[in-house]
Amino acid sequence: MQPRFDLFIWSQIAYLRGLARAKGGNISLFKDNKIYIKPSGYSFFDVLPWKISIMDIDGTFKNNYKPSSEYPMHLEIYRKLPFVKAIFHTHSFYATLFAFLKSAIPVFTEEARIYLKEIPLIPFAQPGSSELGKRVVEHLSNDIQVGILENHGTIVVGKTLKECYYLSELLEESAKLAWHLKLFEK
Ligand SMILES: C[C@H](O)[C@@H](O)[C@@H](O)C(=O)COP(=O)(O)O
Repeated sequence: MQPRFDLFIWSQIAYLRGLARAKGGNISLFKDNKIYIKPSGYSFFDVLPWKISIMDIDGTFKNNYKPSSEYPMHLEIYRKLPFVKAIFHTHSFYATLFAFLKSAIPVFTEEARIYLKEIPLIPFAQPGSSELGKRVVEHLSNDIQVGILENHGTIVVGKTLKECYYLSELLEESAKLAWHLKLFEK
């Protein structure tokens, strides 16, 4: 599939399914040595095929749409984790709740145990910094592909945008379940 179309489709789905709201979060795809990334200040819903920023892996870009302010984090992840070809960063509600509680999200369901294994809390670094990317790289791997960014939101990496989407959905579902179970704790 054309990378621009791929990014458009999965951004739309994430927005319409409520994983991304307002102008929060960003999404990117690494294909043929180019990074296709949401433009800064746009919502996932507005990632139209012709509004996508394209960057080289060295961070240079020349297009009409300024890349997401989180491009240093995306670059750092693609450089250091070569299996990663797609990235989702959202502020999905329940996962972000845990990010502000500064608590890793416990994993309960068999599905989450199989596909997520664990959901680490990644210590705070300034949004928009490559330091944030470095923290992500220290916590994610081929095995653990999702995490929550302290005081910020979620981070999910994968081989395709489709994979990132399903992992993001499962991450949010796990956070929602953990939150509701917490309410029953004595
Ligand atoms: C400070 C921003 O909200 C930050 O969290 C960023 O990650 C974000 O969600 C949207 O920024 P861009 O529109 O520049 O991708």
